[in-house]
Amino acid sequence: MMRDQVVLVDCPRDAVQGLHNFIETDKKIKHINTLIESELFDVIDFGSFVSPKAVPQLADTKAVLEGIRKNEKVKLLAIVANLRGAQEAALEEKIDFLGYPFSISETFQLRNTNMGLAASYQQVKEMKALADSQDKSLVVYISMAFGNPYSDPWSPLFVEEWIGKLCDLGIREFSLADTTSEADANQISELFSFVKSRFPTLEVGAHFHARREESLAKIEAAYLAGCRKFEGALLGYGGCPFAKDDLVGNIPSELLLHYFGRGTDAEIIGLEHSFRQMIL
Ligand SMILES: CC(C)(COP(=O)([O-])OP(=O)([O-])OC[C@H]1O[C@@H](n2cnc3c(N)ncnc32)[C@H](O)[C@@H]1OP(=O)([O-])[O-])[C@@H](O)C(=O)NCCC(=O)NCCSC(=O)C[C@@](C)(O)CC(=O)[O-]
Repeated sequence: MMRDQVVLVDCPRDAVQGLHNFIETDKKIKHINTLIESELFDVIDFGSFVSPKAVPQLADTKAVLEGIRKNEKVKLLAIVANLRGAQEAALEEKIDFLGYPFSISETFQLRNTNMGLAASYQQVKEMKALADSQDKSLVVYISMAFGNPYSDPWSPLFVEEWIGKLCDLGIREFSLADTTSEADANQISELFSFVKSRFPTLEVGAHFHARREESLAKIEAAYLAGCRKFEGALLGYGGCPFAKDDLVGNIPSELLLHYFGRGTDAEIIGLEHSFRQMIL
């Protein structure tokens, strides 16, 4: 597998956002700089500009950013959950992408951003204009894209409807997020094939929460259905603390690296070690 065939994203932001012990800013900076220097990932989802009361672990995102040494090969993405966060992130020169979680489950959108779908949609419109004005890309995560644990309405047609509406706002980069690990590999294959057939020109990435033993089958299902952008977190940490109590972590990034043939075993073990050192 050639490494330039896919875009790989590591998400230390997702990995640590729910950890209760505050990780010192310097440790976060050290690990993120190690990730960047390795050049094994194309994008690092490094932090979020959200309420420090909602996510105390990431209250230091701006300070972390100051310590990050970027290079030309690796881009930075920050999660934003309201217009204020988008305004702050958009002004940061080092940030390339703003990522907005747009859940197609009303319950989760309220839990995560304190806004319903209709208000969030209006907000995306403003965020897109803001991102464009600062030369940033806005990636919209379709959270709960594979179903939800709240019995909110879900179907592939519902996914299609919302992607279509977001396209009308000029959004071209999406990530289908299985926020609470609802899908098996077959359902992943079906939804990616369906979305790719309806929107062949869009970039549609995969942000899966999955148990380690199921991860390779899910990566392969999405890849064979045409997905060329994958997100994960080292050692499979992470999950959105506003989704539910028994969270399932991200696809382990080391499995993505192995699957797509990036990095030597020693390099990958080195990144795992760096992550462990950060969270100790
Ligand atoms: C969006 C809000 C703020 C709305 O929350 P709200 O309560 O409606 O906001 P508010 O405007 O009423 O403000 C409440 C307080 O937050 C402060 N505040 C308000 N905005 C900001 C900001 N931008 N930066 C810093 N502070 C902010 C504001 O100043 C105020 O502080 P107080 O006056 O009480 O001291 C809140 O719900 C929030 O922060 N949510 C966090 C969402 C989040 O980070 N979720 C995890 C990341 S998304 C994810 O993990 C999913 C993903 C991407 O991985 C894909 C997937 O798996 O689905």
